[in-house]
Amino acid sequence: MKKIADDILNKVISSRPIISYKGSFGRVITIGGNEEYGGAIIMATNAAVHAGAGLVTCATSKINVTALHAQLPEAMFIDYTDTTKLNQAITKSNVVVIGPGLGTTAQSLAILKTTIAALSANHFIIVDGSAITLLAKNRNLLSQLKIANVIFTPHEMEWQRLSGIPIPNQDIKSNQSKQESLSANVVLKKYHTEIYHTNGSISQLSIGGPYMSTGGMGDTLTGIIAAFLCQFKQVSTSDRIDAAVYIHSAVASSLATQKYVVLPSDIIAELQHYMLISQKK
Ligand SMILES: NC(=O)C1=CN([C@@H]2O[C@H](COP(=O)(O)OP(=O)(O)OC[C@H]3O[C@@H](n4cnc5c(N)ncnc54)[C@H](OP(=O)(O)O)[C@@H]3O)[C@@H](O)[C@H]2O)[C@@H](O)CC1
Ligand SMILES: Nc1ncnc2c1ncn2[C@@H]1O[C@H](COP(=O)(O)OP(=O)(O)O)[C@@H](O)[C@H]1O
Ligand SMILES: [Mg+2]
Repeated sequence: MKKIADDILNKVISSRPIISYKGSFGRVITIGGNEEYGGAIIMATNAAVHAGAGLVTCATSKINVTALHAQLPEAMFIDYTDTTKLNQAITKSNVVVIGPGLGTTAQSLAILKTTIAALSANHFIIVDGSAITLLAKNRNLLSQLKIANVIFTPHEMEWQRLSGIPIPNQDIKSNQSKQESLSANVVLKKYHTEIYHTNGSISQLSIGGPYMSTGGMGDTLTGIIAAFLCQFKQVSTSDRIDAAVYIHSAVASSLATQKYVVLPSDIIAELQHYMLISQKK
C-alpha cells in the first residue's frame, strides 16, 4: 500500500493552457439533494466549481434551486424528476456525481435508475452517500453500472452495506477482493482513507484528522474528485483520484492550524488558493 505524498498535487495540478475555454475543463453533473438534504448536493456542486470544473449542473429537488443559486450562481440547475432533461444533461457530461442527499425513497431509486440507464463507457460516475445505500439494496443495478468508470466513495457503514464486510473485518485483503468484484475504484473514507484502484494499486492517506468530522465533509470530497477527473486528463485516473482525496485533507489540515473544527465550506473557499500554490511550475 502506497502512502500518498504531497508531490501528488504537483504531479496532477497543471497550469491551464492559454488556448482554452470552459469546455476544456470538463462538464460535471451532480445528482442528489432531496427536500431534507439539499445542503449535501449544494456542497458537492460548490466543491466541483471551486476545484475547477468548467461547467457544473446540479440536478436536485426544485425546492433547492433558490438556495443553490444564492450561494453559487455559477451552477446550472435541473429538476431531478424531469427525466428527459436529466438524460440530456447526463449525456453531455463527462463526470456524474450521484448520491449526496439523494435519500432512499422510491423516487430516489427511480432517479438512480434513470441515471444508470443514461451512462456510457465515456463517463466517470462517482457513487456516494444514499446512492451506495440504494445500490446495496438493489444489487441488480450493479452490473449495469459497470458500463462506466465507477468510483464508489463509501464511509465505513456504507462500505459494510455495499460489500457485506462488517466494519471490524474491513481489512485490506477483503476490501480489495470486493472492490475487484465490483470492477470499480473504491475510496474507503475514514481516518487515513484507503483507495482501492481498478489498476490493482492501493493508496492511503496519512493526513487529515478529527477536525474534519462534520456533516457534508464527504459530500464536498465528491465534488473535488469530479473536478479533478474532468480536468487533469494528462495523468492517470488513479493519480487524479489520489490528488483529489489528498487535497481535501491537506486543505483541512492546513486550516486546522487556525480553527478547532474545519467546515466543508471552509475547505471549498480555500481550494482555489491551495490549487494555485500546488500546481506544477
Ligand atoms: N447537510 C446535508 O444535507 C447532509 C446530508 N447528508 C446526506 O445524508 C444521507 C445519509 O448519509 P449519512 O452518512 O448521514 O447516513 P447513513 O448512510 O445512514 O450512515 C450513518 C450510519 O452509519 C453509522 N456509521 C458507522 N461508521 C460510520 C462512519 N465511519 N461514518 C459515518 N457513519 C458511520 C452511523 O453510526 P452512528 O452515527 O449512529 O454511531 C449511522 O448509524 C446521505 O445522502 C448524505 O449525503 C450527510 O452528508 C450530512 C450532511
Ligand atoms: N477523524 C477523521 N479523520 C480523518 N478524516 C475524517 C475524520 N472524520 C471524518 N473524516 C473525513 O470526512 C469525510 C466524511 O465523509 P462522510 O461520512 O461521507 O460525510 P458526509 O456524508 O457527512 O458528507 C471523509 O472524507 C472522511 O475521511
Ligand atoms: Mg457521505
